[in-house]
Amino acid sequence: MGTTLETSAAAGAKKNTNENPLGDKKVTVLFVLGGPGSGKGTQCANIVQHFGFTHLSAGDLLRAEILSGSENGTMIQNMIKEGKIVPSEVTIKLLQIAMAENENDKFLIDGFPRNEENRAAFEKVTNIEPEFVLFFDCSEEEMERRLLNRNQGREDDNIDTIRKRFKVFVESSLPVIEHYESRGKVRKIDAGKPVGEVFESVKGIFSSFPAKNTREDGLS
Ligand SMILES: Nc1ncnc2c1ncn2[C@@H]1O[C@H](COP(=O)(O)OP(=O)(O)OP(=O)(O)O)[C@@H](O)[C@H]1O
Ligand SMILES: O=c1ccn([C@@H]2O[C@H](COP(=O)(O)O)[C@@H](O)[C@H]2O)c(=O)[nH]1
Repeated sequence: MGTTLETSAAAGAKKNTNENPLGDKKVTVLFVLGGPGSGKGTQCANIVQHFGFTHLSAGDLLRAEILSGSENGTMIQNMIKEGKIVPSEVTIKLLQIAMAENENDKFLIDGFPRNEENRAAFEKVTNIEPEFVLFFDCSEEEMERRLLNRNQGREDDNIDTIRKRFKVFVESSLPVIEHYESRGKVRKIDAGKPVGEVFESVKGIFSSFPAKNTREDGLS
């Protein structure tokens, strides 16, 4: 089954058709949103270890697409340098393929949807509604401090791009959170606290999901 999906996904991406790479696969999706540097990736890693989700960072998928030499690579790189939002069809196709190629059926989609157009396009193309939306709420002051100390060599972790990313978050991404808030789907977390304390709040929200055996991974 993995091979069939992979082949169909790769072919769909190449032809850029409207084919749905997920086919009949049923998935549980949670969106993980919050400002740049609010700690989404850090907490997703904990959730993966603890609750068995697969983490799909939209930003990581786009960065991998740049490195793959894809025809969209230069466009994506320029958008990221400016903190702008990559066209929905590009990001959605990458997310669909990643979900189709993975055997898991529970996904944390981190950093997407970034604007209302992303959100509406994802729902229309995939017919997937998130179970809920984790919102990591953090002050700009703290996020800026974290990003400037991140040291991962990211081209967008410089003060000019960081300020642009904050503006895009407020103007384009907060309306997505408001959309889901009005539907009772937002689980807001105070992300300004230390990592361990933030994860304690996350665990409370995941209480309805079965925990993996955590004795080996050191998490309790
Ligand atoms: N609660 C926390 N307290 C202090 N530092 C943190 C906390 N959470 C994450 N960090 C650190 O802040 C930086 C940004 O965290 P992370 O990459 O998880 O954020 P993000 O929301 O995924 O960012 P982006 O949207 O830019 O990818 C990292 O260096 C991480 O180690
Ligand atoms: O859905 C998405 C996700 C990301 N981008 C672009 O990538 C950068 C970095 O994203 P991170 O989530 O911080 O890794 C972001 O500023 C956008 O330029 C996107 O366009 N669409």
